[in-house]
Amino acid sequence: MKKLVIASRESRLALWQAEHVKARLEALYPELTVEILGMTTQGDQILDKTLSKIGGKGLFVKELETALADGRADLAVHSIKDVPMTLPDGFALAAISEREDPRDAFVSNNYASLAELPAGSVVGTSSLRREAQLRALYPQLTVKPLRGNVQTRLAKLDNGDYDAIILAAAGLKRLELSERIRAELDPAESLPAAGQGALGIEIRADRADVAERLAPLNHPDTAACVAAERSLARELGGSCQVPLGAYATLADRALTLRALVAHPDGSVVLRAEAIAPIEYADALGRVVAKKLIDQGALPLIAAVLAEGTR
Ligand SMILES: NCc1[nH]cc(CCC(=O)O)c1CC(=O)O
Repeated sequence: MKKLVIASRESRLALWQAEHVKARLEALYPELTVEILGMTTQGDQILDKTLSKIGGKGLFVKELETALADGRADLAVHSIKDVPMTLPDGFALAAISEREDPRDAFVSNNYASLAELPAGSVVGTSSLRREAQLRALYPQLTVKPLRGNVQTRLAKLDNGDYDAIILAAAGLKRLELSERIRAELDPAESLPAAGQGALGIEIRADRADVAERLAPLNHPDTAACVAAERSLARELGGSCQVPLGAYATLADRALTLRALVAHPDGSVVLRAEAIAPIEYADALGRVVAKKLIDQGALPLIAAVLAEGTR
């Protein structure tokens, strides 16, 4: 092997992430040439609808998988948050990188925190997960859809279309936009999405040669947390058309997984958590999913999906 080609979306954040992986591979393997193949995905082109209405996560991933399938690229770098819980046959995750800040961030030009926003303030997010948690805690605020890449969203805030917006802290930090963060939302206030802040490196399942090169990029502690979060989300149908939060932390080789399923209007928020040894990440996800199911998560999810298609 002389060269590795990385498939990436072309947003600044995606390219930062691909460059980050490229730099790490070049440091590990000075003899290899590493190139980035930038691609536009369906998810990048459809900007006028909320993601949940157009079918969600897979839209950012499919074109990159096609490049892996036909050999134009050897690996694809994704925000693992955007990767469907079950990969299509023939693909595999070769590495999960060390997690950046997993929290959601409050961004505003006029206010320092959610609590400071006067009643009726307009908060931008198109994430049903963020919307549900906002509405549950701050029913006096108005949630307005907000799409586009990180720069586009910040520009819409700066235009005055919103009083504040919620974004992943990880994206802002990677793009050196940390100064835009006015407050980090505690996970108790806004439980992050499964995988938020971590990168997933996808390959064709038959590329053992590439898997071997990528093994040092896997961060086992992050991979265990993300495995628990994704196991839970998979168990509940893995849809981003339903508000779903899943966040695992690790202390003394024990994983704590906290999760929630909610109605987008914030009227119902089901929560569950459990602790297990790090070796049992997948089982932990199933256990916490079961606790949510015992509280009625499945009929709630069915009702939210039915309302979404109306
Ligand atoms: N849904 C888009 C997306 N995918 C990954 C990130 C941020 C970085 C990450 O979570 O790794 C974002 C932006 C956001 O949610 O604000």
